[in-house]
Amino acid sequence: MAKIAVLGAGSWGTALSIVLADNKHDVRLWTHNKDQALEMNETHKNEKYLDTIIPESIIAYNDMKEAVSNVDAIVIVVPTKAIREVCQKLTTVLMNKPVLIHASKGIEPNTLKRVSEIIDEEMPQYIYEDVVVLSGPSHAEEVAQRQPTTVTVASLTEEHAKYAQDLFFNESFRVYTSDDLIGIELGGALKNIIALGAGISDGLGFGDNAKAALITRGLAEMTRLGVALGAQPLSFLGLPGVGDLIVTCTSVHSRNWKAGHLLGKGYQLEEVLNQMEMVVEGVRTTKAAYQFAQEENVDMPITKGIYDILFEGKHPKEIVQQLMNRTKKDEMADIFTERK
Ligand SMILES: NC(=O)C1=CN([C@@H]2O[C@H](COP(=O)(O)OP(=O)(O)OC[C@H]3O[C@@H](n4cnc5c(N)ncnc54)[C@H](O)[C@@H]3O)[C@@H](O)[C@H]2O)C=CC1
Ligand SMILES: O=C(CO)COP(=O)(O)O
Repeated sequence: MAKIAVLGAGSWGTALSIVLADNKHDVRLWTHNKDQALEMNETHKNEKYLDTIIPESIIAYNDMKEAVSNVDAIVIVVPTKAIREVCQKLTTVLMNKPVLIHASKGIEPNTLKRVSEIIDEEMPQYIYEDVVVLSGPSHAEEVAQRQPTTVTVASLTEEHAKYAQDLFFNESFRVYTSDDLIGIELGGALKNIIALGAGISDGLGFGDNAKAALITRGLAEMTRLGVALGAQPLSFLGLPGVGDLIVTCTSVHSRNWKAGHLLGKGYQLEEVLNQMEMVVEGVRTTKAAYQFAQEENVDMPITKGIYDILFEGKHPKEIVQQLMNRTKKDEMADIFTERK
């Protein structure tokens, strides 16, 4: 069995630790919050983030050096905006050469980097083996209850994708492999924008027709941008694309959907983010995707509309009108190649 450190004890880090502990691995769950580590070790709960008992074999750590000592693999599961800081800390304490697996879903605004690119930038490559991404339709709340869940792991080397598949795979957590690191990272990040849109649509009082339209046309523009950035188009039809779009656009668990719902009800972005106790990745990723689309000259009307609501103070109803009144077109015209 492997020795694994999970960095980030929010809802997803805790749920993934449970999967690994169920598979009898030696799991060290690191948090930057000392009180939270004490609470988890004393009560075997992480109440702020997950309403589940944590297996006693999972040990929480506040000291990163201790947590990562002699581990075979490290799973990084902090919000995208914390990835740089965590990698910098990790670089100063890492003594062996583990495989890095990340499960964060975002793109960094301004630099427009995916998480694996940020890791590459912050950590010298000789101190870790490889980077694998884990992504797919997987709400932590359901994973922690061992409900059937499927995800995809991708890496540039098949060997390390298979290694991650073996670590996580069990009877309620089915893991597929892929060689499309770019597509799997982008799918998981970009769907959060559309989930915000689905929440806005529900908040405005629109029904299933509008949501189905957002999911389908959202998928088209996610794919368009992904292909422009080197992803394989078929990846967007897989679990980290369509699968994750369905789960986040239709589930009460989704923080992106919840934030969108409040925006649709008329709350301002700042008020919404103050109410949310957990990360809403779609906000920063909307900014990044909008910047990417401008740079790459890719048509992303839904993303632009959501950007305008979030950052330009536009009213959601105005954006709906704009989207519905775009120029008439063939549905499949330039599905992967459309440029403005
Ligand atoms: N919650 C879910 O169901 C899923 C979440 N994800 C992704 O996983 C990533 C993490 O999300 P969650 O665990 O849900 O977030 P969360 O909001 O539940 O928890 C985030 C955790 O990161 C910690 N953190 C924040 N800044 C930090 C820093 N600078 N250094 C160290 N720790 C820091 C927080 O204290 C907290 O424990 C996100 O990218 C999210 O999109 C992916 C799949 C499912
Ligand atoms: O990515 C997720 C499920 O696959 C979680 O989505 P939210 O961050 O919107 O809760």
